[in-house]
Amino acid sequence: MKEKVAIQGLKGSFHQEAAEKYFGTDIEIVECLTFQQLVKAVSEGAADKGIMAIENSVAGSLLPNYSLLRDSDLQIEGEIFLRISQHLIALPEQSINNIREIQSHPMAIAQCDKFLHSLHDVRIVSTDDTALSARLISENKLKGVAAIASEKAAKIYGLKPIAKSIENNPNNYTRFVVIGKTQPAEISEVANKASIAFALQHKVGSLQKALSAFSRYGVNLTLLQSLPQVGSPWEYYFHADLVFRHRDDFELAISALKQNTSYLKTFGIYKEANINRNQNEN
Ligand SMILES: O=C(O)C(=O)C[C@]1(C(=O)O)C=C[C@@H](O)C=C1
Repeated sequence: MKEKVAIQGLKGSFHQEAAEKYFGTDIEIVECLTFQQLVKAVSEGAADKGIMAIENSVAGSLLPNYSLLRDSDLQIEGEIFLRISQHLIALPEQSINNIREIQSHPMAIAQCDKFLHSLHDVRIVSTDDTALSARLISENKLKGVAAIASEKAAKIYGLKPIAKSIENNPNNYTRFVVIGKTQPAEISEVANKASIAFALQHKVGSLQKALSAFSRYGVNLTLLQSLPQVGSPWEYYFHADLVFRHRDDFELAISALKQNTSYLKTFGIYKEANINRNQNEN
């Protein structure tokens, strides 16, 4: 039986591309319109695994996804980077001069805001997904409307690119995490990266002490993201990604960190992906 992989969005979305790059094309895609539905699909067994965008090199982090992971029992078992090339796509007879409305996922809109600011009299509309925007234009034959989406979405939904590679910077990458209910044993043998969240007491130097636990054991911090603790104004969760050489170094750093934290959760220990060569190709 094919592995069921939940994605946020429809076929033709960047999540589908990431899922196929990580698992190969012989999978069953479970389309979820929201990230909440994606977490539910994996938690309740409607899908075996999920692929979730977590940060983008131009537009920044998808902040609500950190909280979704923190509140779930799911494990991160891998990651994948995808080069994101955004195109403005519309019905075949349209040109940029006809366009009065542009629809897309908010992260895609943020990645292209320089291009969008250069346009006049165009309404920008946020939708759930790049591919959904393309499908709606195609199904409803919407003239004067374009979507920001991939070349693949243009092909699937019979649309034409009217402006190509409109992202602010060509170094536009999205990092996706691979989530599941349990951590596969074979992954922990090759693991050199972990995603954690911690909270600290409001004391002078507590963040500095926490960070020094990492440097003491040669653990490299590749991400530090603070998020509000809802219900405790001005208190924060710190989400961190850590890269280590030996599992023992990570364990020692975590033991040292624990001495100062009021909350600590490990989301998963997995193999770091290379931005050009992804995990399964290593
Ligand atoms: O709308 C899509 O195609 C998605 O897969 C979503 C998403 C995101 O959530 O960041 C994924 C990658 C791109 O950075 C833009 C949008």
